[in-house]
Amino acid sequence: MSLVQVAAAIIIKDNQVLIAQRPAEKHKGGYWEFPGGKIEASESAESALARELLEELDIHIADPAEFSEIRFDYPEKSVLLKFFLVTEFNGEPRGLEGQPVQWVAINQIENYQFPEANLPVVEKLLSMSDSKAEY
Ligand SMILES: Nc1nc2c([nH]c(=O)n2[C@@H]2O[C@H](COP(=O)(O)OP(=O)(O)OP(=O)(O)O)[C@@H](O)[C@H]2O)c(=O)[nH]1
Ligand SMILES: [Mg+2]
Repeated sequence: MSLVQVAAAIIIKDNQVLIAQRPAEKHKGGYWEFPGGKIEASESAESALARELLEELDIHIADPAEFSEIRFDYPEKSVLLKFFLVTEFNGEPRGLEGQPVQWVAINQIENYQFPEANLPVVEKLLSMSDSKAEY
C-alpha cells in the first residue's frame, strides 16, 4: 500500500490551538483535525504546509517548527503525518472550504474527536499545557 505523506499545522495563539472539522465526504469525515494536507511529489513538507494553510484557512505562515512525525496504518490507507508548530501567521483563519474551524484551549482538546493517528500528538500537546508552557 502506498504511504500518503501529509503536512499538518498546530497553530497556537494565546494558549489556544486552531482545529478544523473534516468535511463529511472525506477520509475521517466529521473528525476534528489539524489543518493541512497531502505533500505533493515536488514539494517540501514546509512548502506543502504553507500552500495548504493558504488554500484551507487563508493565512500566510512563517517559521513552522517540526513538532512530531507519526506513521499510522489505517485499514484503508497508510499515512505519514508531519506536524509543525506554527505561532507566526498573517491573516485571520477562516474555513475557505466551508469547514468549521475553532480556537480551543489546549487543555480542552481531549474533548474533540481526532483521527486515531493523532493520539500521540494530542497527548504531547496536553503534556505541554500541563507544564504551563506559554505561546
Ligand atoms: N490534515 C490532516 N490530515 C490528517 C490528520 N490526521 C489524519 O489522520 N489525517 C489524514 O491525512 C490524510 C490527508 O489529509 P487531507 O485529506 O487533509 O489531504 P488534502 O487536504 O490534500 O485533501 P484532498 O484529499 O482533498 O486532496 C487524510 O487521510 C486524513 O484522514 C490531521 O490532523 N490533519
Ligand atoms: Mg486537508
